[in-house]
Amino acid sequence: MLTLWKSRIDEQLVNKISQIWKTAKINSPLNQKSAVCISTIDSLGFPQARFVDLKEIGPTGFTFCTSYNSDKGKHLLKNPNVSLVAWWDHIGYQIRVVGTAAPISTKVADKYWLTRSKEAQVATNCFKQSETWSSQASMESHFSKALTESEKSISRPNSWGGFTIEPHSIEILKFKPNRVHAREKYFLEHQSWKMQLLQP
Ligand SMILES: Cc1cc2nc3c(=O)[nH]c(=O)nc-3n(C[C@H](O)[C@H](O)[C@H](O)COP(=O)(O)O)c2cc1C
Repeated sequence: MLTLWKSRIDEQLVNKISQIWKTAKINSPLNQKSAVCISTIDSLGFPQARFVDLKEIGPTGFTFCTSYNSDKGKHLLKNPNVSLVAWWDHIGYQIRVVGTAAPISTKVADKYWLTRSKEAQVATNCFKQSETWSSQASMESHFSKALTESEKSISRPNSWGGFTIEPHSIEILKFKPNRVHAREKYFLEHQSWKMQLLQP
């Protein structure tokens, strides 16, 4: 019970970040409006960064979806330490999160699977994310064939799901043109969230 409580983000902080994210999406000039960069640690101890679609910000953390057999999936199942960063240029906010990733439940994975386009579902099923392939052209034809032959309803493979990043610290930076950026760092101390202002 205590562990569950400890891992929940302060409600006001969730609301603050959710509000920033909502504003960022409304005015976004980007095609992929929810893209955030996550870094995992590979087997040699190097950070590996790539973009994913942020699905949700809630009291337990920041959720994204992926294949558990991808490089990032394997990294996180072995070492759950992870960071996330977002930069929303048009509103001047950077969000940085450091935490641990926990796989989402199959029920939640099913919910997100149903929101995916048919193409995304077919691509997940006909490829093994992060594994090698011989040529782009044969990859395209393999995909076209799989799409043509696909059933109307495609069920979620067990290897596809997602992770919720449970934060240990969160920094909200409001960019200032004079470089006196407003940096609020939130962190867990004695089971409650504290905030410190950092120099720019
Ligand atoms: C804007 C954007 C959004 C992406 N969203 C996702 C995503 O939500 N999930 C995912 O698995 N890959 C996503 N990708 C692809 C990843 O960046 C990455 O190439 C892929 O997941 C394989 O990474 P890995 O080999 O490190 O596991 C996205 C790429 C871009 C450019």
